[in-house]
Amino acid sequence: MDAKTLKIKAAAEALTYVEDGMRLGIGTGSTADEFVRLLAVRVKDGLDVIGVPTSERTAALCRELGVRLTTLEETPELDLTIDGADEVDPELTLIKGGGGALLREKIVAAASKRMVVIADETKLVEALGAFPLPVEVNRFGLAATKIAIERAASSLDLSGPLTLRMTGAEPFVTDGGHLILDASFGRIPDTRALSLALHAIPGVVEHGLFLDLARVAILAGADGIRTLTTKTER
Ligand SMILES: O=C(CO)[C@H](O)[C@H](O)COP(=O)(O)O
Repeated sequence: MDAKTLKIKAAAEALTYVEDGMRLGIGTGSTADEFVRLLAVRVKDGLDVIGVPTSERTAALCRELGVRLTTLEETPELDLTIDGADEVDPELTLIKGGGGALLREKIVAAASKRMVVIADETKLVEALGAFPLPVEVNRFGLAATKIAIERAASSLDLSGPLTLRMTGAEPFVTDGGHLILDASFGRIPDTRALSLALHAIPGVVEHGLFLDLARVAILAGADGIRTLTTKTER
C-alpha cells in the first residue's frame, strides 16, 4: 500500500471522531490535507462544523473545498484538533513542524479539548529525535539564539547540527514571520527537559516537541489501523 493510501486511511478513521456542531482545529501537512478533503465531502453532505486552520496553506485548502473557517479570536475553545506528526512515541509525545506550522499547530492543539494525530505507522518510534527537531526562532539575534540552543542542548548531553531551514536560496519564513532551525540532535531521552531548556531561551518562539497534547494517535499500516491512546483517554 502506498504512503498516500495510508494517509487517506488514517484521515478517514479520524473522521469518525468528528461530530455535528464541532469546532475543529485543522492541521497542516499532506496527511492533514487528506483529512480536509474527506471532511469537505462530509460538509457537502450536510455536516455542520467550523474549523480553525493551523496554517495559511490549510486555510487556502479549506476555502477551496468549502470548509467553514473561524479564528481563535472568534472561537477560542475548540472541541477537537486533527493533525499530522513527524514522529510519535508510545506516550504520544510528538515531533511536529516538518511543514513549518508548529507554532500555530501547538496553539490550536492547546486550545482544543482533544487532539487526534493521524499518520502512517512509519511515524511511530521508540524514542523521538531521528527526525530533526524544528525550533522556530525570532529573526532578531539568530546567531546568538543558535549558540544558546547549542549550549542548552549540550547541558542535556545533546549535540548535532542546527540547520537554518531554506526555501531555495532564501530562508524559510513561517506564517508568523519567524525562521526555523532544524536541530539534528538524534535520540532525545528527556523530551521534557529539552522542552523546558528551549523555552528558557528568549529568541526561541516555539519548538516542535508536543508534550501532553495528543490524546489519540491513529496510525495506518499495511495491516490496518492501530489506535494508541493516552491514559487519560482510556
Ligand atoms: O507538523 C507538521 C507541519 O508543521 C505536519 O503535521 C508534519 O510535518 C507531518 O506532515 P505530513 O503529514 O506531510 O507527513
